[in-house]
This record gives sequence, structure tokens and C-alpha cells, in this order.
Amino acid sequence: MAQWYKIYHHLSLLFLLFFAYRQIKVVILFSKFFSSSDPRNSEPTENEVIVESTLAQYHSEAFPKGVINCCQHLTIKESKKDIVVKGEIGFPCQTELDELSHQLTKAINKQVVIDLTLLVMPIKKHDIADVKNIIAVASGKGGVGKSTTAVNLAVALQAEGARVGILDADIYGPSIPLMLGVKNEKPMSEDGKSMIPVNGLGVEAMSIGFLVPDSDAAVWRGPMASRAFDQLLNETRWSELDYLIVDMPPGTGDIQLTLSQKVPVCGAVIVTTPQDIALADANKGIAMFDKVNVPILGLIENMSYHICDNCGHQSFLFGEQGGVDAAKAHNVPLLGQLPLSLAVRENADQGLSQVIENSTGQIAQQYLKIARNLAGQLFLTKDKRSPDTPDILIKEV
Ligand SMILES: Nc1ncnc2c1ncn2[C@@H]1O[C@H](COP(=O)(O)OP(=O)(O)OP(=O)(O)O)[C@@H](O)[C@H]1O
Repeated sequence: MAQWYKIYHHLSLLFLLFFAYRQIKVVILFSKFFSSSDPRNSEPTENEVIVESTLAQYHSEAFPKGVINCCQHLTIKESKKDIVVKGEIGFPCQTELDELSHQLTKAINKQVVIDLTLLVMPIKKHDIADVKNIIAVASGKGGVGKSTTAVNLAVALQAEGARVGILDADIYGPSIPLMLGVKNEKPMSEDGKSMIPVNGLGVEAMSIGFLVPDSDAAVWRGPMASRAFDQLLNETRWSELDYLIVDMPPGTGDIQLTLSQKVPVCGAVIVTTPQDIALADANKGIAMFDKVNVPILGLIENMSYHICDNCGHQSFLFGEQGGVDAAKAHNVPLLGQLPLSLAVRENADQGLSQVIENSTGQIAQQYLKIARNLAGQLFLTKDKRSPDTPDILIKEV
């Protein structure tokens, strides 16, 4: 009997221990759940609500649908010192975000920091290593300022936070080395097979102008020029670029058509002046990209107006509104208008850029706006994370 009692006693002790262990586990689980809960589960502060609704309602050319719609993993947290907005953004727009945080800081009277990490996604699959997106800058007509615009656009995209390269596709008249101030540099090679691009104004660059004297390339026949371009395109070792800008040769002939098929661009930008003759050629450029199914991201009107240094009078040397009308007619965005300016011309000749030389000036601000509009347009129309991408709802029937 005593033996049975002992067994019974041990069993009930074991049961009690097991029960206690289960209870402890449940308590641990609960405490874990609560300690890992999102601090935002608590009510947002008044200031956090103001910041959130301002970001949601803010509209500009680059943000036609508000800032929040273009962000992922957004958190807004107020501390004693400041209000910090964190998360990811899909296109470069740092200067606009800085201005927005400045305005919010003034309105709320407390430091607002908008600290969004840029994450550009590749739009189109291709074989060019370490390049996310390739954008062609083209013009139907020579001399409208395509290369000048391409260089300033590359510098502006970089100032907005992106990693940028520029490929000079104009084998017969390369001007990128001069405009980036690296005319006498040569690309290096570590393996004897690929070339490391030259860095000018903070932008990685590759051009036939680095490899042979201009006079040599100018007399090359078509196949030779084409082989040289293939080499530049496929044998350059870019370093993790968000955007590679391709400065296309002017015109809409066979060379340009072949290039626009050969380069895996995710979109093209057309540079034009407001002059009728340039616009007629810009139309041809748009038609050429349509033919090869390359989307037009927008039009840039260069030399739109001139402001007199002495009296400040604005004159429209090449006509008025031409680019605006052409953009409307083709249903493409007008990304921006640039003045005919002595500073732009002098900078181009000296390998400088207004975006760096006078970053708060009117011309730099125009280039920065065009850069944001361009990258924003690519994000809005082609990125899976865009608010314009329809949500697919799968319903059981
Ligand atoms: N907004 C501007 N204001 C003043 N000068 C400009 C402007 N844009 C370009 N230029 C000048 O116009 C000339 C032609 O510019 P650029 O070489 O960029 O044109 P392009 O269209 O690329 O020409 P190409 O047909 O030779 O490729 C250059 O001297 C350049 O400095």
C-alpha cells in the first residue's frame, strides 16, 4: 500500500511540475508578444499626424500622387528632440525632400527629419552588368543642346541621390569628355578585358573620345563605328549604377534606329528647342522610339527663353510654347524648360555644371527639377511599387 502511495505521490508531483512549466511558457510567450509590439501601436502624436497628412497630401510635378504613395516601410516617430520620417523611396528626389522637411520644421516649430533610403528598382531586364536602368537622351536635330542637357541631367540625378553613369553614343562627335572636364583622361583596365569608366563631376563616363583622337573616329565606316560602340556598351565595368544615361547621336537615321534597338533602354527623353524646325525633328525622334517600342519619358525644351543680363527682359529667341504644344500633341510630359544662358555654354566648354557651380541658382534648380520629374516619371509609369500600378485582386468564383 505504501508503495502505491509513493507512486501516486510522485506522479502528482510530476503533473504539478508539468503544469507549472506550461504556465511559465505561456507567460513568457505573452511577455514576448507585448515587448515586440510596434511602438506605433500606441496612439500617434498630434505632430506625427500633421507630418503624415502633409506628406500624403503634398503634390508636385514629381509627386502627383503625394509622397507617401511613393514610399515603402514608412515610420514617423516623434521624440523630445525631433520628428523623424524613415522608410524607402523609389526614385531620387533628395533636394525636394530637404525642402519639404524645412517647410514642415517651420510650420510645426520642431525639427522634422525626412530620412528616406533611395531604392531604385530595375525596370527592364538586360545584360549590362551593374546597371539598373538605361535612359536614352536623344534629339531629332543636331545642335539643340542634347549633350549639354544629358551631362547636366546626369549631375542633377546624382545631386538628388542616385548613382549615375553616362555613355557617349556619339562615335563621330563625342563631346562628353570635354563637358565633364576629363578630356585628357583614359579609362583604366585591371583585367585587360574590361574598362573602368572615367569619373568626371562625380559621374562615371565612357566615350570613344577617351580611346582614340576625334579625327580618327570621324573617318570610320559604319561597321567599325558600330563595333566600337558595342565595345563601349558591353566592356565597361560600371559600379552599381541606378541610371546609365546614353547620349545618343543626333538625328533619326539608320544609325540612331539601330542604336535604339541595340541599347536596352527602359525609356527615352527628347531634347528640343521651341523652334518649328527642331520640333518637326523631335516628332521624328518620338516616332523612331515608338517604332522600337521604347517609351518616351518626356520632352525637355532647351533654349526656351533668354533673360537679358542688363535689364532682365525675357525674350523668346526660338519661339514660344513650341515644346509645350509638342508634348501635348504627343501626350508625353514636358519635363522642364531651360533658358539660353551664357553660364550654361561657358560651363559646358570648361567641363563644369551649373548644378555644382551655382546649386541654388535658377538654372541648377531647373536641371534638378527635370531630373526628379524624369526619374519620377519612370517610377510612376513603370515601377511595380508605383501607386499607378493597378492592384490585382484574385477572386474565387
Ligand atoms: N541652354 C543653353 N544655353 C546656352 N548654350 C547652350 C545651351 N545648351 C547648349 N548650349 C550650347 O550649344 C552648343 C551645342 O550644344 P550640344 O553640343 O549640347 O548640342 P547637341 O544637340 O548635343 O549637338 P550635337 O548635334 O553636336 O550632338 C554648345 O556650344 C553648348 O554649350
